[in-house]
Amino acid sequence: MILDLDIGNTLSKWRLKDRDTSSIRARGAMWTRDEWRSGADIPDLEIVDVIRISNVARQDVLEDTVRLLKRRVGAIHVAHSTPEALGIRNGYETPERLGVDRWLGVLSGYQLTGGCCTVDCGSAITMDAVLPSGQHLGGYIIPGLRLMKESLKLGTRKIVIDPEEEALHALSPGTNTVDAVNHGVFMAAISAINRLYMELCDSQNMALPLLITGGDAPLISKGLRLPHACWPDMVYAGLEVLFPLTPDEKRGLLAGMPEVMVPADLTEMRKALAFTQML
Ligand SMILES: Nc1ncnc2c1ncn2[C@@H]1O[C@H](COP(=O)(O)OP(=O)(O)O)[C@@H](O)[C@H]1O
Ligand SMILES: CC(C)(COP(=O)(O)O)[C@@H](O)C(=O)NCCC(=O)O
Ligand SMILES: [K+]
Repeated sequence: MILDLDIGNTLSKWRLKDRDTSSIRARGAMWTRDEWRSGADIPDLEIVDVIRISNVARQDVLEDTVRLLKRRVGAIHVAHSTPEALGIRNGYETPERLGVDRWLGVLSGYQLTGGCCTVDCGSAITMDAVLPSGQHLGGYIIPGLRLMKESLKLGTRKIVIDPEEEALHALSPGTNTVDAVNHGVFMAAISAINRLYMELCDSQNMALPLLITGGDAPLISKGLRLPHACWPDMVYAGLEVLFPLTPDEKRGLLAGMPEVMVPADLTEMRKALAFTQML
């Protein structure tokens, strides 16, 4: 069995993948600040023979995790951002500094689409672009929904993330503090993604497919009017392309690959952008 780990700043996600059939056997998550050994929601390591890791949390979290797992598991592959991989050139001045979750999203997104814009809605919301030539352009980082709310320090930090069914109404003016904050933050995130994406497509003179992932992706997806595809396993898929282990992975079949959608029309996007820029 393969254990894949995606250690984000908020949550450490794990999944168990069958090495022969490529089926996902189990999934879970725990708070990144918690110790790996505590709590009930950890995978059964007895059945794990290889581990692949994406980590953007503190280095000591990774070291602790690897030390603990090494005693039990033979092979551990830790992903790193590099200047080049699989025909993609990292656009960062110092490529190693690009968050590895972003790099993995770019690798899997490119494999799926041959050039795209990737958005990861987690603790931070990140956007990256990779062109059909394989050139990664770099991207943008803004605070995620939860961080934006917490930064207001209005005693709203206990407010739960909007339940999904409310997302469609989440752009109306709030008539109480909770709604004003939730709707404002939601609007800020959606507007930023819209604008950055359209600016990117405009400047590159091409409509890139838009892929989104991360804990808040289902919510953001409901507010985004642009054609896009959600890919919950996009970071895991980056681990699959970087360290292919199963027969399917070796053939380029990645877990949970969405259908590639047709991006918005570039002319229409330019009209929308011109309107935004006038204001
Ligand atoms: N049940 C949940 N528990 C924690 N965070 C959640 C939950 N549902 C949605 N979220 C949102 O998802 C974010 C974490 O998403 P994730 O992509 O795992 O982040 P990261 O990779 O930064 O740890 C939180 O900041 C929060 O806004
Ligand atoms: C931007 C991030 C904090 C996002 O992390 P996440 O929200 O997924 O926990 C992470 O990708 C990171 O630490 N990046 C390093 C800095 C950079 O990418 O420029
Ligand atoms: K993120």
